Amino acid sequence: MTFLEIKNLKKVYRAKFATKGTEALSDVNFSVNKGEFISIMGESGSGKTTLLNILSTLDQPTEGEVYLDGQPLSKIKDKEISRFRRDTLGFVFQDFNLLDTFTLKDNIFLPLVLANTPVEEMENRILPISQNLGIEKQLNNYPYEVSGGQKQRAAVARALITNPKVILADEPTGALDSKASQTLLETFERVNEEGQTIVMVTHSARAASHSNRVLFIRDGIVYHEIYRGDLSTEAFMDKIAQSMLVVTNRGESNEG
Ligand SMILES: Nc1ncnc2c1ncn2[C@@H]1O[C@H](COP(=O)(O)OP(=O)(O)OP(=O)(O)O)[C@@H](O)[C@H]1O
Repeated sequence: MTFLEIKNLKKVYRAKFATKGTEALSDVNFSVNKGEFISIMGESGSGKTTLLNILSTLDQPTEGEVYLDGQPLSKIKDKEISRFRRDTLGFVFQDFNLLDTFTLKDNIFLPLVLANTPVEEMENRILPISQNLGIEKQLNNYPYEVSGGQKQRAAVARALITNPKVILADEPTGALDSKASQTLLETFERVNEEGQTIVMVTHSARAASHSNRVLFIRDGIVYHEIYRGDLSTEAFMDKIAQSMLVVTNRGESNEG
């Protein structure tokens, strides 16, 4: 079932009074089914962050539309947008974005506090999530008192606690060592198996190998996609690496 639909998305960044802009996205089209875990890959400057910002309603496309559960995002009224973001989307960023003056618990509670959720409900929700992520013993610590991996898992807990329709992750393993990355990706796999839809931007073939499908963007379009199917993460990683190689070689021959 199509859950997220991206149609003819175009984004041109234009400075005030400039006649010519930068076309970050030309014509992006793809859809995501409920419960899918997809990765978006592409070289630096290929438009991944631009796409993610549009999916997160932080930016608007120049042309085209994004539909979430059939609802066109452009039709959401300005005064409803913060609420929509808070209730529907879960964000996980590379630099965690935790507040240093709050404990992990209070950081995780933040979106629920903003939504005026009763304390008892907040306590009920945090328990299974923090146990699932293995951070229940760190909840009363401050971010500077825990490891990078634990910080990132707290950031994932904060994204999950609102039961979002979709998790949007921008280079979530970018600041982690390989062991913490592996734990985070296994966490994503597990919450995905429990039904969570995830869209992740990454440079890493290893990170992408944990998803069900990888989309490659270049020159502002999705020009290639591969499915994991029954492949192991190792085998899928090889397939992704091969696709990246083909892409790079094609780039060189085009330019040469
Ligand atoms: N606010 C902006 N104003 C003008 N141009 C921009 C702006 N943001 C991005 N761009 C340009 O749009 C293109 C796509 O940028 P984007 O940040 O989406 O790429 P990316 O794939 O996320 O790159 P990276 O992997 O390096 O983060 C680039 O050419 C970039 O220079």
